[in-house]
Amino acid sequence: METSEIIYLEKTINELTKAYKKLSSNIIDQDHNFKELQKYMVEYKNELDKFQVYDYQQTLSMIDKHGFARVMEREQVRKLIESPYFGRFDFLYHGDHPSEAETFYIGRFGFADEEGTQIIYDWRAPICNMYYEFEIGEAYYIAMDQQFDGELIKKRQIKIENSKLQYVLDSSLTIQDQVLQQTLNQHTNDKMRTIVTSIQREQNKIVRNESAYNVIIQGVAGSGKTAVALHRIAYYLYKFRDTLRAERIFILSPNKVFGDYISTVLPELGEEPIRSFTLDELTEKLLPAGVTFRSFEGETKEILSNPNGELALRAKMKGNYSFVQKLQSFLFNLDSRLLKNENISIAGVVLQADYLQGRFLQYRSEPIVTRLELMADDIIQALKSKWDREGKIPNKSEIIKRLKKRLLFSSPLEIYRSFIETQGQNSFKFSKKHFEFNDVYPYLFVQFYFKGIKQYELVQHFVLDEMQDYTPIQYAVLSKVFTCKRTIIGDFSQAILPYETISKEAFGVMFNNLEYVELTTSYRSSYEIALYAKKFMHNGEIHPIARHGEEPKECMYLTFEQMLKQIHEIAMNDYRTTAIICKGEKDLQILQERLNIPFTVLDGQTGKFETGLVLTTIQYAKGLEFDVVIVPFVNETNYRTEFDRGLMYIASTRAMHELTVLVDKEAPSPLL
Ligand SMILES: Nc1ncnc2c1ncn2[C@@H]1O[C@H](COP(=O)(O)OP(=O)(O)OP(=O)(O)O)[C@@H](O)[C@H]1O
Repeated sequence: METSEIIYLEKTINELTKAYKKLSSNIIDQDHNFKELQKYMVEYKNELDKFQVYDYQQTLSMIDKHGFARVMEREQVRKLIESPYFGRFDFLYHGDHPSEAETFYIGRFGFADEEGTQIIYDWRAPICNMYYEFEIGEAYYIAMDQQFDGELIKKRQIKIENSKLQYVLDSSLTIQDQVLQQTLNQHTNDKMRTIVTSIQREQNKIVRNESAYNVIIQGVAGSGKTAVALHRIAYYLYKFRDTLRAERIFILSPNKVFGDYISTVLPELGEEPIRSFTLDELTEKLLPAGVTFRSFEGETKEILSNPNGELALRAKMKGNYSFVQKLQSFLFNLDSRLLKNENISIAGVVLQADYLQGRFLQYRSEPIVTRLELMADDIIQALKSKWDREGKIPNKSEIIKRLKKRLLFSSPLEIYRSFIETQGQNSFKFSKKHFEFNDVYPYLFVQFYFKGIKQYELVQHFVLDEMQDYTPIQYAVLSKVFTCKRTIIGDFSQAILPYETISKEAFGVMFNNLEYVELTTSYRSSYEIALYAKKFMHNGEIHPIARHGEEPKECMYLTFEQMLKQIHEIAMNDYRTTAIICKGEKDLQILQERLNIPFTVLDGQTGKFETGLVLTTIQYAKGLEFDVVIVPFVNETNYRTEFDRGLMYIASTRAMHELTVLVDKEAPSPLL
């Protein structure tokens, strides 16, 4: 190993250790000051006036805040002592002499010594873009709106563990190769890991993209979409640290356990954790108080168990973009008849129907309730100009009340009902106080039209995972609720609903300033598993990474007992995580009763991602990954249709290292 690297590491660790000690003594001092002041306040409680108490309290809170920041800083330094950096590159600025090439070490966080010399550069620093973006040769970076050209003359991957240099690899190519292979070969953890050391070029482009208002990432299973979205957040928090706050980022995730699974990535990157919400949690906040709804999760479960049932049909007709168009045009047409075409006489002055209609349409971009308010202002003005008698002009709220009485429908619910009835009697099932999920978002769209909707104005960035499970009408509402920048990720091949939902085309129509990116390399599964899964993919490309492992197995069984035995055998392995992924609830319950080894069930109630043996269904395994995956009950009933093919794709791509499909010998799935 090069001595220069050993020396640099020693120097770095020295500086870091110094900084660690300094921070520690600073923290102790702060703590001491805090306690002293607190003691003083208690002792002299009776002698301090309220202004002094206030002053001291402010000081205490400042010490506390300061102390907290120091603790966070020390934690970063501690992590850096373990592994200060993972790469190095040497850059020669154009015009400089070759001996003047500058060396940069890149790490999870930046670090400068006491003199202010930057010893480690944060991976998100502008200059570090070159590490991910360029190979040896011509390169440039942009900082403070200025482009700096030059040549990358060295690029190294460095592994440091427990402050010890493990290896140094010169890479002439991209960051592919051994390091990535090694990372991917590892067994799963109970939480998602950061990928800073091996972010690939196409991923890096998305992480650092600042131009698009809406970024849509379509990526094959295991292409790192979720990882990329989280690193993008970390990048934004770094780049826009003066204005962007972690608590103002909103992640909409498919289920609770997924939220837990991704929860450590940002803290690992030195950022505050970001709580994610499920669609059900968000929906509860959007609907008026007292209105309940069947959960998205519950409804999806039922639709999956009966894809041709009535519920599925009701949901299906509201799933595609043409439904949004129908509702939009219904509301557009309603505009010209919602306010009855009648004159109104207020305080003896007759307001002509034409005039009222004109005002009503003039404010078309506003919700109905706001329109009436604006009209009331206009009417008061008009009345004032015509007022020639003694007496009082009615006040605004009285006028609004009069106008409201002239509305054909008096609530969003009435409007929605009249619309949905035009779609056929079997198209809906709701009461005043309770909705099926498939009616919730169309209703909220009407609510927006009628009186507006709760907007998350403080949210600065909106992230949505598993985009293919959302329908255009849901996007139409969500885009009104979250008007900030958005990162939307998913895979059209991993649809969990058996009908058309959002499509690339619909995104194009519904969102302006949109950048659509595709990721086709799969990093999660071994080459053999990814290739096997490819046959279940509807369309599109999947490029497996060349990390080899065992061929997936299709094991036949004749009886349930035989299948159970196979499961037991496979589950006894040395990996950290094994998942038995059933198609639906029914199969899960059968196994739950009959499995004879310790396992945990992962479903809608699960809030924590557990290692060990997990029994789950495709619906809940989405987005997650396991070392070993077993897909049981692969028979002609379960896996038959084109939709089932997609489910097989989801299930098999959850596997990183081993995949076994248990096939009913007498009635095998025709999809195999
Ligand atoms: N550049 C990379 N370096 C190392 N590991 C990576 C890289 N990109 C992705 N991975 C790993 O690949 C796995 C899949 O990533 P992730 O879950 O983000 O993919 P996804 O596209 O969201 O998958 P899915 O759609 O199947 O849920 C993770 O273990 C992630 O850490």
